[in-house]
Amino acid sequence: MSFITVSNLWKEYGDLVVLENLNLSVKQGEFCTLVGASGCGKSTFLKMLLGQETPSRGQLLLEGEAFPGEPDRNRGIVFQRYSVFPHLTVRQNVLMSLELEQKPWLGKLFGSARREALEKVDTMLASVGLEASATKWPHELSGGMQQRLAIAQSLIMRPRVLLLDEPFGALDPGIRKDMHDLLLKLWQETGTTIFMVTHDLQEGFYLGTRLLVFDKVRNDPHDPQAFGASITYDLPTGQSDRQLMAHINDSVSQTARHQAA
Ligand SMILES: Nc1ncnc2c1ncn2[C@@H]1O[C@H](COP(=O)(O)OP(=O)(O)OP(=O)(O)O)[C@@H](O)[C@H]1O
Repeated sequence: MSFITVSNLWKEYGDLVVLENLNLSVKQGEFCTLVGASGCGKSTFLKMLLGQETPSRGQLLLEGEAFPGEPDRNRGIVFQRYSVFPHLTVRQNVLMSLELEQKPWLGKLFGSARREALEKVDTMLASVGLEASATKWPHELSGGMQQRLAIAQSLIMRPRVLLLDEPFGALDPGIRKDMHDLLLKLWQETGTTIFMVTHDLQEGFYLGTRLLVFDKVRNDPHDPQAFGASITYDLPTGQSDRQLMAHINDSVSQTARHQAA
């Protein structure tokens, strides 16, 4: 059965058509990577999955039911930067997620509930390789460590859907490779369904189970806002067809040039 169903989905901001007629069926536990030119609506699509934006038309279903209209614990998100609290230590950052979930008004856990929560936090920190940095402040961490912390913060909530918006975009290539290994390990351990935006086509082809290309098939040079992007390719990952990759690259670059014009 389809876990997430997207049917005839459109998103418009006034006269600007961002996404048009998206159709997609995703099974539980799939790992979709999203690529496409800047401004093609990839982040907007993630925001709709998160419940931060509503579709202009069409349907977005989770197990056959309309997606909850506001972010909830079913869905976690990690951005490229700045998603951790600078005034909390590594451990407190992850604990905070659990405290806000369990005590939304007070924001604090006490006694045995706190001890149990801290045990979960320490297991999570070990899982992302941050156990030795538990008492550090975010500014004392490298970019890769900060992203591991952001991932830990999201995963501690056991979200059914994890949304990643260019999570490794600001990292050096060597660190990115380590992050790929870590993400694949966490995905296999948790079985969560992942949608990850990347600007790196190679990364999109390497990670996960499925590559979705967001691109514009129509472009009116006199009215660049008139047409939105749709999903032009939906491919299993692990492809090594160089010609196909070059074609996708050309098409996305051409759209990027139109967007910039
Ligand atoms: N709240 C908003 N109001 C108006 N326009 C918006 C809003 N949010 C996004 N847009 C516009 O929607 C379009 C798609 O933006 P989005 O950030 O989803 O693209 P993207 O593919 O994720 O780009 P990038 O790869 O650069 O992050 C852009 O033209 C953007 O300016």
